Amino acid sequence: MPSAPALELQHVHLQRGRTQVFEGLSMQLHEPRIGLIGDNGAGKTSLLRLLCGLEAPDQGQVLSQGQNLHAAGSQRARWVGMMFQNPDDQIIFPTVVEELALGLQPQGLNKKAAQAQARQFLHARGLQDWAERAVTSLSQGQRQHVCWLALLLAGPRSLLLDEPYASLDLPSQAQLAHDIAQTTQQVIVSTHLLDHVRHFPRVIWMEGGNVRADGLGAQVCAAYEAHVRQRIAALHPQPPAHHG
Ligand SMILES: Nc1ncnc2c1ncn2[C@@H]1O[C@H](COP(=O)(O)OP(=O)(O)OP(=O)(O)O)[C@@H](O)[C@H]1O
Repeated sequence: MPSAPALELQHVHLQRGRTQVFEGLSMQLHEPRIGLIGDNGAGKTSLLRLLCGLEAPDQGQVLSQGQNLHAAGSQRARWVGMMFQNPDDQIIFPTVVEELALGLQPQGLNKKAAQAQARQFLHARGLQDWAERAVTSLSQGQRQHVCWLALLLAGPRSLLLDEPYASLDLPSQAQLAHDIAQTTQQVIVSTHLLDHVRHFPRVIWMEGGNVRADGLGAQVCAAYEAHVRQRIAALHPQPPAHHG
C-alpha cells in the first residue's frame, strides 16, 4: 500500500474575513519539492497557513502522514514548519540565538541545551557572530535568513516557505536555493520567481482558490507564463499595422 502523503487537504473550505478562499479544495502533497505559483490573491499563502496549522479549515481536514494536523497539538511542530513572507511576523525573540533555540524546544531540549545547539549550528555555517546580535539590528533579508535557519534547525518533516526569495539579494537567493536543494525534508515553496521552482518535480498553479494546473515544474511554469503574456497582450493591444 502506498504510504500516506506528507501533507493532504481533504475537501477544505476556508473563509478569511469576507473572502471565501477555498470551497472544497483537495490535494495530496507527496513530492519532495513542490512549488506554488499564481497571481496575487490566488490563495498560496492561505494554503500554506492551512498546511502548517496556523489556519483551521471551516470544513474538511488537513492531514500530515494521515494524521489530522489540527488535532495534533504541540506535536505538529515536528511535522511541519513555515517561513513567513514577512520575517517580522515570525521572529519573537530579541536575539538570533534565542530565536533559533525556540525551534528546538518541541524536541524536548531545555533552554540552555537548545541555545548551545543553536550556537553550534551558527558556527558550522560561519555565522557565529550573529548569535548575540539583536534581531532589530539585522536587515530585512538577514532577518529572513534567520527565519530560514530557525526552520532548518527545528527540522520538521515538511518545510513551507512563503515567498522566501522576496527580500533576498542575488547571493542570498543562490544560497537559499542551494540550501533547499541539500535539504532532506519535503519543501513547499510559494514564489513569483519561477526560476526557483521551474526544475521542481511538481508545481501547482493556483487561481482564485482553485488549482488551475498541476504537474511538472517546467510545464506548469511555461503555461502560467504564456497565460500572463496573453493577458498583457490583451491589455495592451498592438496598434494596427500602418500600410502605405
Ligand atoms: N487576513 C485576511 N483577511 C481577509 N481576507 C484575506 C486575508 N488574507 C488573505 N485574504 C484574501 O484571501 C485570498 C487569498 O489570499 P492569499 O494571501 O492566500 O493569496 P496569495 O496567493 O498568497 O497572494 P500573494 O501572491 O499576494 O501573496 C485573497 O482574496 C485575499 O484578499
